[in-house]
Amino acid sequence: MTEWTAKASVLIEALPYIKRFAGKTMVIKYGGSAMGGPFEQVILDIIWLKQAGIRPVVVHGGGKEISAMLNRLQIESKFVDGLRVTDSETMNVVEMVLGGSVNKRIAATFHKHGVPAVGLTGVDGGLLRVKQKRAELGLVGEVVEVSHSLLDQMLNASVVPIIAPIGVDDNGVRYNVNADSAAGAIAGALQAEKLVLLTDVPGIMCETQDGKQVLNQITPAGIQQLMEEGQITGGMVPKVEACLQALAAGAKHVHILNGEEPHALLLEVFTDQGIGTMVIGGESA
Ligand SMILES: Nc1ncnc2c1ncn2[C@@H]1O[C@H](COP(=O)(O)OP(=O)(O)O)[C@@H](O)[C@H]1O
Ligand SMILES: CC(=O)N[C@@H](CCC(=O)OP(=O)(O)O)C(=O)O
Repeated sequence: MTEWTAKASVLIEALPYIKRFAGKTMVIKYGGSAMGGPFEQVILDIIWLKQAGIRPVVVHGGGKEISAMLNRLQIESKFVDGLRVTDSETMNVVEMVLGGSVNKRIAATFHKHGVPAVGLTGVDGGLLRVKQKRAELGLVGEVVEVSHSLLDQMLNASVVPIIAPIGVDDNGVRYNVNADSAAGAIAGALQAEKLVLLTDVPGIMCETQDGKQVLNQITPAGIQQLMEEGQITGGMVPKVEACLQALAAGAKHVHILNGEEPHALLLEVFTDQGIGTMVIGGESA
């Protein structure tokens, strides 16, 4: 195959996927851990999805940046089951970092490439209605409802929503929401075609006789087993929970990919190449 034919065949390979996904909604969760990788390339991949007629919704994290800022302010970071214990002082920093610098950095990169994108937190338009998750975690919210009419309007207006995972309760109190949980709830509420979690590992990994391996696919029972074996820990716990929640609520396909790998998102969506871990449940089971 000549170089030209190889290039053309990549475009041809993408054709059935472009046809299949045009008009469909995809929720892309961009984890703070992956943001150390090729940031602008990830945004360009999302722009590619949009130009192919897909309706992307971006939900972002920023846990590492929150921890760095807390560290600078000499406030200790404490996690329980992958969730940050959040007092009101910590909440101020969470809101500043997620709703401020991270959210606007993503919006500005879309703007740089001429794509309309609006950054918001889950407080805006009452998008993420939450309740306190567990008293010991302080101001950590669990999503009870996604009011997505504002998102629908943005998507219909061809605007990319960029969502920082902060929620609000009925008394107007703001809560820190794990970004995977927020993305899972949003993907479920929008009945998304795909939820893609971009992180800093190639997928769900497990220890086997042949060493550490990435699982191409995993079922809810498989997840349960790895949890019991203590093989899924830390930040991967809310991730798998979000995957299962999204599938149960009606999202069709859920994937965990390495966002530090150049163009992982494009490869997953537009090629036959299977990368990362696909969590199977719902329709895909
Ligand atoms: N079984 C597992 N497979 C892969 N990663 C795991 C697993 N168990 C725990 N992890 C940890 O989960 C981390 C990803 O979660 P996190 O750091 O919160 O990322 P993000 O910022 O993308 O949400 C990985 O870097 C890894 O250390
Ligand atoms: C409750 C809770 O843990 N909230 C997270 C929100 C950010 C997040 O989830 O960011 P990543 O996706 O980069 O991990 C936090 O404070 O770190």
